This record gives sequence, C-alpha cells and structure tokens, in this order.
Amino acid sequence: MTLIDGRALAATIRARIADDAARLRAAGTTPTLAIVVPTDDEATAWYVRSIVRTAEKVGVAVRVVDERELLGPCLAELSADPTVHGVMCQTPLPPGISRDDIAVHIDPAKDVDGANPTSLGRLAAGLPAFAPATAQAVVELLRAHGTTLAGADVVVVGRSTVVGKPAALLLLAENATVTVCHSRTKDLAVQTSRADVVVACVGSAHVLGAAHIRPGAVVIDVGTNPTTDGGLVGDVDTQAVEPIAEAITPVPGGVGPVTTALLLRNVVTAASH
Ligand SMILES: Nc1nc(=O)c2c([nH]1)NC[C@@H]1CN(c3ccc(C(=O)N[C@@H](CCC(=O)O)C(=O)O)cc3)C=[N+]21
Repeated sequence: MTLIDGRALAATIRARIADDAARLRAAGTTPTLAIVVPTDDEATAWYVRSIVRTAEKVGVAVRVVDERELLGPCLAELSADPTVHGVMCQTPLPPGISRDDIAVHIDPAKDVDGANPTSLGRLAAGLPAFAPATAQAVVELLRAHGTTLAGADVVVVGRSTVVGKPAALLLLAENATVTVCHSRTKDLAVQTSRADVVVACVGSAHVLGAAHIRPGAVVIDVGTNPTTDGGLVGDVDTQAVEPIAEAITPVPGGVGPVTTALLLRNVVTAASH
C-alpha cells in the first residue's frame, strides 16, 4: 500500500510555476490573482491565507477583495482589469446568492477556479478551458502515481459542479471509462468495488470503507471534513481501506496541497496568454 504524497507533487508543481512566473515578471508581467471573499467563513479565511502564502513563495501576486453584496459587478470589474490575470470568488456564498448567477461575470479567460458555467460547458465540449483546481488535482495525482487512465474503470462518487462533474469530464478526456455515483445510486458498493480507480468527492466523513474497494484499486480521497477535535478527515476510511487498496491519497497531505498549487498554475497560464 502506497500513500500518494500530495505535498511532494505540490512542491514539484510550485517549482515549475516559480520558474514560469519569474520569466513573466522579467518580461514585465506579474501574474496576479484576485480573490473575492464574500463571507466571514473561517474555513474560507484559512484557504485564502494558504493561497496567499503559497503565491508569495512562487512569485504570484494576490489581491484579496472584501465584497459582500455586489459580487457580479465586482467580478466583472476584476475581469476587465488588465493587471489581473485570474479571478475567483470564494465559497460559501452569502445566503440567497447562487454561484452560477455570479460566476457568469468572470471572463472565462481569467476563470482560474473554473466557476463560470461556460468553462464547464467548454470542458464538456473538449474545448480549452480552466477546470476547477480540485478536479485537476485528481488527474495530476493519478498521473504522478503512474496510474494508466486509458481504458481504466474509474468510479467517481459525488456529482457536485465544483468537483465530481468536472473530475468525470477530465477523466473521460483521459479515455477512462467513467461512472458517476451519487446519493440515489442503488448499490454504491457494487459500483465502486469493480473500479480500478475510485474518486471520493462526497463531502461526508468516512462514507467509503473496506466493502467499497477492490483489492489493488487506487483511491483518490477529495474529502476534507473537519472533526470535532480540530482535525481533518477524508470521505474514505483510510485505515480500513489501506490493507486493500494499492494506493490512496492521505487527508491531509493529498488532494489539498495539489489543489492550491494548480490554482496558481492556472493563474500563471492565464498571465501567459
Ligand atoms: N471558490 C472556491 N474554490 C475552492 O477551491 C475552495 C473554496 N472556494 N472554498 C473552500 C474550499 C476548501 N479548499 C481547500 C483547498 C486546499 C486545502 C488544503 O490544502 N488542505 C491541507 C491541510 C489542511 C489542514 O491540515 O488543516 C491538506 O489537505 O493537506 C483544503 C481545502 C478549497 N476550496
């Protein structure tokens, strides 16, 4: 059983971004990400600090914008600013505001978090687009582990617009045979226990256990569920699955750090165009 090291992969990605960002700065462009923060949510504040810290390390500038009400106009204004290359709005959003309604105001060329429905549509159509960084992290971790995706049976558990759906589209683009399971799936274990690769993005602690995983399968655990004692656990019961799976991503130290690195890679890519 291997733990797939997300921190090591993130460090490799960051080293490449730092080079690319340095080249852009030497040519007069500082890759810049604008993050709109619409609530006082504590987990959001942690994630923003973590992005800012990582961005400093790789030479990407971050502008944090506190805006609670006029989110659409704010995102449109940042999209029109030639000194801003990436625009994202943190979730959760204030009550009554839908992500789809405001994300349409992010220019797809600057939509580094893949939030605009146009970006998801372009992804589905096989056109160039930014995918949500978490969905990209799933594919990058599998690639780094050396998993062959062409022809592989991949079961994605979870169908959210931010992770499950875009992850399924990216895996399909890698020629995997993709099944998407969700809360109304008849028998989850029947589906997951025939998979070469299981991607868990349900958003509840320890939904997948020993009965769900085929011996030798590779498991990507996207969940980051806070525990009462201030810790973090995934959607997979890692202890139960470890003896069965060929490899699994740990939580923390798996998908999370790769997500942040890929978000910043998207900013550098956007600044290169
Ligand atoms: N528009 C938007 N896009 C997001 O991508 C987004 C968001 N809103 N809102 C909040 C969630 C959360 N999220 C995480 C990213 C990295 C870690 C991460 O790096 N966690 C570390 C350690 C955390 C710890 O130890 O406390 C790890 O897993 O190793 C966690 C959580 C992105 N989110």
